[in-house]
Amino acid sequence: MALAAEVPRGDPAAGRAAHDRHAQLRKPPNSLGDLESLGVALAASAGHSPPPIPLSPVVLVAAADHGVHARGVTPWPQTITARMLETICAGGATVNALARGVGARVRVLDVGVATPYTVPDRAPVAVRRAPVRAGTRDLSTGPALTVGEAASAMRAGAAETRAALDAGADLVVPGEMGIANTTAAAALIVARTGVPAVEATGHGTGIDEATWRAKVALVETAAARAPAEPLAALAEVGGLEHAAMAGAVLAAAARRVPVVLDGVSSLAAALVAVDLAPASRDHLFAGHRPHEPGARIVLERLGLPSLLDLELRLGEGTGGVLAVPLVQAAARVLHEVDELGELAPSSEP
Ligand SMILES: O=C(O)c1ccc[n+]([C@@H]2O[C@H](COP(=O)([O-])O)[C@@H](O)[C@H]2O)c1
Ligand SMILES: Cc1cc2nc[nH]c2cc1C
Repeated sequence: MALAAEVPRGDPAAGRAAHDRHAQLRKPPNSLGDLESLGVALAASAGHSPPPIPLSPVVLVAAADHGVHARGVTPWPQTITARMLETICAGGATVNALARGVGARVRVLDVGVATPYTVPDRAPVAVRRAPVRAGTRDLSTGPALTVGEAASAMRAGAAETRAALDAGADLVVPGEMGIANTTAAAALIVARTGVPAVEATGHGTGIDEATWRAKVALVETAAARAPAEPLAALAEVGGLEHAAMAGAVLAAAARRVPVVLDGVSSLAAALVAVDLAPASRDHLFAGHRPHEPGARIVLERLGLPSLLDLELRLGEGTGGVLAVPLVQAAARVLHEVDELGELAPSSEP
């Protein structure tokens, strides 16, 4: 896939330069702990030290529905996807509140919402309508998508991301809205990592134990069908929003723009992106450590340290948005802190 070929590796020399610079700043060595590692990773991603301070973050919320909803894997009606899309466009969802707090723009991309919705022309947040189909097919009975459909949704996510970057965005948070998508995310994670479904399947928005056991069995069976090729696996058990977020990851990584991940669905999408383009790993940052068990498996697999640990399980991009100030801080330190100069400790006691 052409998108994947465009992703450059991070530059270890830029990372080393940031590492060395931290040692020269007016503070004890390593005193900023994980923030220093974050600054090093940002420099490697950018290919430059100090890395740019990302002052124009964007959260791209990909929305879509899931045929597996018919299996009772979530307590919420499918129409909630459309209602929440309307809420996000009206500015009243959690992601809007958190985005306002950090000065992030919100963009909404419909890649397959099954229920009609209305967004007024003058809504605070516009929706870009690029539906591939009205939700996936039921992944428990056969392929959720054709490979062509998955590729279309991925291209739509990439195109929307490029549009955001062309408009000045310099950090991307892939977010999503899709009732039942924790089932697809778990199936994708099981398919790509080989972990048992019982370890990767969570309770999503809140299900009882009997429903959870049925969800685990369904995830196990579906993931076993998934082919080895990443896009084909995504088509077999994933969702349209997962494909769109994978496209967003690749499009941002291709321009060395940091991607701050959110919950289990964005992490499942990132796993596919890294399988398609291993270099994209060098531009990924985990905003937080989500509550969902599958998310934690992906963090481990990708070797991504999480910036926050708040037991979040909302999605929409919220956990990525919350971490934006930390990313800005890590870059800012490398730009603005004075050098040690005459404060350098002497080698004599
Ligand atoms: O981000 C997460 O880790 C997360 C965990 C649980 C639920 N969600 C959100 O809730 C919806 C999916 O939950 P469910 O139970 O319907 O599969 C979807 O809209 C996600 O944005 C998100
Ligand atoms: C109300 C609601 C809001 C959400 N935001 C992301 N997923 C969601 C799921 C529900 C049910």
